[in-house]
Amino acid sequence: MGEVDPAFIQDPEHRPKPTMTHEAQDIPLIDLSAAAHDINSDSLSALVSDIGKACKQWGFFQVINHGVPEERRRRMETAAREFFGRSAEEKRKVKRDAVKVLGYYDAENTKNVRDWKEVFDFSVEEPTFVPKSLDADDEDVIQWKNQWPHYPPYLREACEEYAEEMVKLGLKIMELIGLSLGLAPKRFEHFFKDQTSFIRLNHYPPCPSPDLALGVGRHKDAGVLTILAQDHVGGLQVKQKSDGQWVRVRPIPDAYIINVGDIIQVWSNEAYESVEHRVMVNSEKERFSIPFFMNPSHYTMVEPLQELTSHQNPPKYKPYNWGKFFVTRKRSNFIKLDVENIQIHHFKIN
Ligand SMILES: O=C(O)CCC(=O)C(=O)O
Ligand SMILES: [Fe+2]
Repeated sequence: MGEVDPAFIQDPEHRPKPTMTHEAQDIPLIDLSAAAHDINSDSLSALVSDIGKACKQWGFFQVINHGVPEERRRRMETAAREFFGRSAEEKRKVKRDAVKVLGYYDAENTKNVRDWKEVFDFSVEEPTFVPKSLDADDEDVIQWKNQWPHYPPYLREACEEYAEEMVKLGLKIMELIGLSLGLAPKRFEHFFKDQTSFIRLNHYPPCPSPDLALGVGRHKDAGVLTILAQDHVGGLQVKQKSDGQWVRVRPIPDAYIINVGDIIQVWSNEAYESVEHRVMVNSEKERFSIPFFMNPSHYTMVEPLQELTSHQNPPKYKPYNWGKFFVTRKRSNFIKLDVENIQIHHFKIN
């Protein structure tokens, strides 16, 4: 990537403002150690209450003492650096396309503006089952398969071991979120049988015009939950719910950044909301990050949970099929569209 192509340039109102720092406010930092021990302890109820508050006020928080072995994270991060350091020709050998949707890609759009990044996607379930077509009446299913590069040779194993850790942590956090909503601890678990979760390795190269382009344009995550490992460079910004200001997420070594996705917004009938975020780039430093997008099975009908709705609080969304939604999103990330991408508000009951 050399000079900035017009395809990368954000509309003026969406450009990052380098002078705006806003580092005073931080997203909450939560210690997960209590979740590793006694399930009925006082420390657990304090933890559940902190998680509930963070979900409500921010939709974003960081966690420490999360139980992910440091060695597995290091190996994953090193593999990602090595992979992106290979030649363009080598990386293109695992390039994704409209049929093989997993693998390497360097031309993703967010809201029809190109992101300053390259990515490598792999799914957690091998294979992952998704609907064959966008047609609501078509029940045919296809399989997505991972494309593993030859170099570095240990990348596949590093990815698979890392994915195991992400699934474990994801289920643990969903249990805590469930408890914070007054639900049974395992209430969410069945949604993740045949999950469509995937992990993305992100590389944001230095950008000559960080004032015009973004690593990822403003967006909300469509799935259930995102667990993000970011390096020491920083660049992630969250749109603060209280005043709409963009707030930087401070890099904390070995912490994970957790954010509520659109599906939790629907399941919780808007008790918790998914929050807009974006990634700034940097003219000197490259940056790496690794989000785990925790998604349910394709056959999940997403709708407000019965326990969280009532006469006084009727469902705010019509049920929608996650597989069809997901496949529609994936497709639109490839093609520049004239229309808005599929969004949960299309299912909103007014
Ligand atoms: O790289 C980051 O910090 C966040 C990336 C992100 O928001 C995404 O890929 O959805
Ligand atoms: Fe995101």
